[in-house]
Amino acid sequence: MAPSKVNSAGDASVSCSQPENGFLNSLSLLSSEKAVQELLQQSPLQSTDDHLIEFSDAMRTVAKALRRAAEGKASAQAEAAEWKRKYELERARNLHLEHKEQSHRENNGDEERTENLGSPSNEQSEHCCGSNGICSHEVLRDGDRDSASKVVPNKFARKASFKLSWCCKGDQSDQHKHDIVSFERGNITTAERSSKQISLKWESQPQTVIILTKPNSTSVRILCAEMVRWLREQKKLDIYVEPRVRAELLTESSYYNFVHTWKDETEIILLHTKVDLVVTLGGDGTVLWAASMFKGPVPPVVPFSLGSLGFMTPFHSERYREYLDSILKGPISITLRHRLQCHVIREAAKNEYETEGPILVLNEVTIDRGISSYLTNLECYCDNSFVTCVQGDGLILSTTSGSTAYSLAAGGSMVHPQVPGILFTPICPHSLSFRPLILPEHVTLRVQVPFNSRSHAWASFDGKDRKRLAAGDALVCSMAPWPVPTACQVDSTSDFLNSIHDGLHWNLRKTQSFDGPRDT
Ligand SMILES: NC(=O)c1ccc[n+]([C@@H]2O[C@H](COP(=O)([O-])OP(=O)(O)OC[C@H]3O[C@@H](n4cnc5c(N)ncnc54)[C@H](O)[C@@H]3O)[C@@H](O)[C@H]2O)c1
Ligand SMILES: Nc1ncnc2c1ncn2[C@@H]1O[C@H](COP(=O)(O)OP(=O)(O)OP(=O)(O)O)[C@@H](O)[C@H]1O
Repeated sequence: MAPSKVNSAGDASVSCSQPENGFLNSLSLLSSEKAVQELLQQSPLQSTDDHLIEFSDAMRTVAKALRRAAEGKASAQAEAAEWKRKYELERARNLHLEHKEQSHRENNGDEERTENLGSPSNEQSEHCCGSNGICSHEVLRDGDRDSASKVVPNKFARKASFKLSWCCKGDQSDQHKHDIVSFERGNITTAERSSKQISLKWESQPQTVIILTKPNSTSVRILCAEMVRWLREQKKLDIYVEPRVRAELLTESSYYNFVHTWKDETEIILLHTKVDLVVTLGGDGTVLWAASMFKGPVPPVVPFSLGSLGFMTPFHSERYREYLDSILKGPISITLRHRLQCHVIREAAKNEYETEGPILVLNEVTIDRGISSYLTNLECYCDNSFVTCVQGDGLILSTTSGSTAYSLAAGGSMVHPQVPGILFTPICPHSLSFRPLILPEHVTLRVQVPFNSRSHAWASFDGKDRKRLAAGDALVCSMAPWPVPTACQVDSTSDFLNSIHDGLHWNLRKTQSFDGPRDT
């Protein structure tokens, strides 16, 4: 504030100014009044400052308490998510054992069980898989369809079983992945590498294939019809396609009557219990689409490239016979592409842990500002620790498979898909020091829209299914127990490097000529 005028005796100018004429007199009166007013204003402002300081101290204490409460909540939710994951895994294991026991009894001619085989298959597979669709390789099938496409009462059948083995430096061992670190006699040694090439060997012949295709593409439609015919006639396989594709095939010819499809969500949930192999015809979007159809375990996926980029589609469609021939014989090198499991937790339903079903993503979940013109303000927690507040366009939580998609465009690193981790990549952060992070696979992340946020945020899953997150809503995200096994054309590493070279032209630069200055 401007200092008020005072005379040498320290009095305000109002008391000592000598009037020389009426004009001057009124001017000095005016300035004196102003000075008095300024003086009057001074003391209340000082006390307002004190109040503001006090108030901001109180706010800081409240903010600390809120953060502690939010951390507690994040920790409880992370723990709940982890317990749920363990429960689901345990349940899957028990169902597997239960089913193994049943089929063992079957093989030993258990009369009671043999009688039960006459009961409807759906009931049995539902019992076996539960509503979340977790099941072992040995399943009860719907049975064949007759020529009128009616389901004939079931026979007991087995889905093709296979074994996975982890190879290292050309060696292949049948052992399953076990301790990564040994600490015999107090010496800590890394006994196993976490990301080896995985090989899949069929133990029985695959019998059922599902073909998923990109819509509205003539070349895809032609190839699909040709592939269906070849797989049926040459490989004697059962084939499933989407209802749309079955209708397209039948318009072409009634020959395709043998092709199976499904009617509703419940049948889609049970697909993994029937299908040995998934073939995709399209680009990366079709692989994402295929993954999204399987909310639990996913059969091995063979992605044929009929798109323009095709980062995850290493198989050339022109040579499909040769590739499928060798894949059906096995062994196949596969990449286990991890998925993220996301839960949206609504503030409005805060007393229930799970307000909406989990969503599995193969690439990423993005939380952004949508159409709002305000900065997003997202509070992020990792397990029970506060990570940061994202102020910018948004945040990408990506798998390593998704590292070459949106996360890459937002400045994230490219990561080999076998590396276990979760990428934490901000989108246009309004800060100079916000670098992307890569977090370990075991963490649970929680992104919360604070109560004082100026706008809503929007979550999208592999670029689809936008969900609005209002103030107080949160998104909890952790690694899902069901990866997407994709067949490799060569092996995991070669396919990844080929994709970044051919698809993204990574580090393409003209080689410097040899003629020029040299070190002497
Ligand atoms: N700015 C961006 O780069 C941006 C913006 C939005 C979405 N996306 C990506 O698009 C994906 C959805 O794909 P879509 O095909 O359904 O949509 P789309 O048709 O918009 O295609 C997106 C592009 O991303 C490529 N792509 C997808 N997954 C990839 C991966 N794992 N590695 C390298 N490239 C990949 C696709 O080949 C395609 O060219 C989202 O998961 C997201 O990652 C990227
Ligand atoms: N079977 C399907 N049913 C419905 N939508 C699908 C299906 N397969 C793919 N899509 C969608 O179609 C879009 C395009 O598919 P895709 O990315 O495979 O083709 P593309 O754009 O030619 O590929 P790329 O960009 O990799 O060259 C994606 O958004 C994907 O989600």
